[in-house]
Amino acid sequence: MAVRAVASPAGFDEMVSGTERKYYMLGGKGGVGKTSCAASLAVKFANNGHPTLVVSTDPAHSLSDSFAQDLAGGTLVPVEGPYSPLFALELNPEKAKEEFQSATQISGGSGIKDFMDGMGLGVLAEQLGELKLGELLDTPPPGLDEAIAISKVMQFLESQEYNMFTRIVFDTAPTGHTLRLLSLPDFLDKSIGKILKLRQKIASTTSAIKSVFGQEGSPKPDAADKLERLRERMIKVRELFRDTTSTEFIIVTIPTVMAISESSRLCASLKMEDVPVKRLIANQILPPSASDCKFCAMKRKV
Ligand SMILES: Nc1ncnc2c1ncn2[C@@H]1O[C@H](COP(=O)(O)OP(=O)(O)OP(=O)(O)O)[C@@H](O)[C@H]1O
Repeated sequence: MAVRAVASPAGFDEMVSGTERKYYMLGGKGGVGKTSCAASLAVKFANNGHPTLVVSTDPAHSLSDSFAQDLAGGTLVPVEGPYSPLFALELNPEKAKEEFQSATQISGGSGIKDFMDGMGLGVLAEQLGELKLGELLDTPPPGLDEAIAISKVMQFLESQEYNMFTRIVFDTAPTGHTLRLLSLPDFLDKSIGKILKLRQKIASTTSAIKSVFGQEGSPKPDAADKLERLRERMIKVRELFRDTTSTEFIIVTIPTVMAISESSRLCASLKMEDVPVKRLIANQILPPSASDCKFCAMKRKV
């Protein structure tokens, strides 16, 4: 579907005012039109003078379909048409997950556990077990892939090449995952914090042992650094979601009883998590028509 300009939604003037960077996260039930609305909103921002970036982590590549352009590849692609620069980015959440798995495996996986067992460091091995690292590595918690993807975008934006964007629109995962993403930084912060502490303990113990036996090698800070960076990035994602000055979460819904009930629950949960939410997009409302067919009349009544 190609994106066409639509009439200004309520409050749009406020959304375009100011040149400071603003993030808009669009979320809601699956299939209500999050990607279509994210694409439309991004076009509107660009047509109102804002260099804009629209990001999707949807593996179905709906953003490519919306713009009728191939956006796969994980890099920023210029979208042709709008008045100001508009770039789109489709991230592959699977890749983000793999990155996390490789970072944690090097640092806390079974290699270290076997090594510790071999050294007779049973207590530390037990602590590793308590962290349920195996589970975390094999099946990362839902929302992790998206959180990593969002943090990747923030990294992109730190570079001089991409710091021109004043509006960033995110097409987030369907409701359940969005909420899990919100509690995720706390969860990860805790578990990565524990992994790093444990790693430090292991490093100091093994270096003491090695120095006794005269075989202290050079330390390998790469994996720990990688984890520490990941933790910092997750904290930034958490802060971004709660930053009332630069971020707004917009709920996308459709006019059906089920969708509205789910949107109310989403709104309540977001407010409980201190995520700024004040706008709602009601998508797929049938416009009035002179030649009203029975189906449309029924739908409109609903
Ligand atoms: N206002 C609209 N008018 C016509 N078609 C629409 C409208 N909004 C969405 N659609 C169509 O509905 C389908 C689902 O839309 P979209 O992919 O944007 O939803 P989504 O909420 O992002 O889905 P998912 O949860 O699967 O990511 C698409 O085929 C899209 O073209």
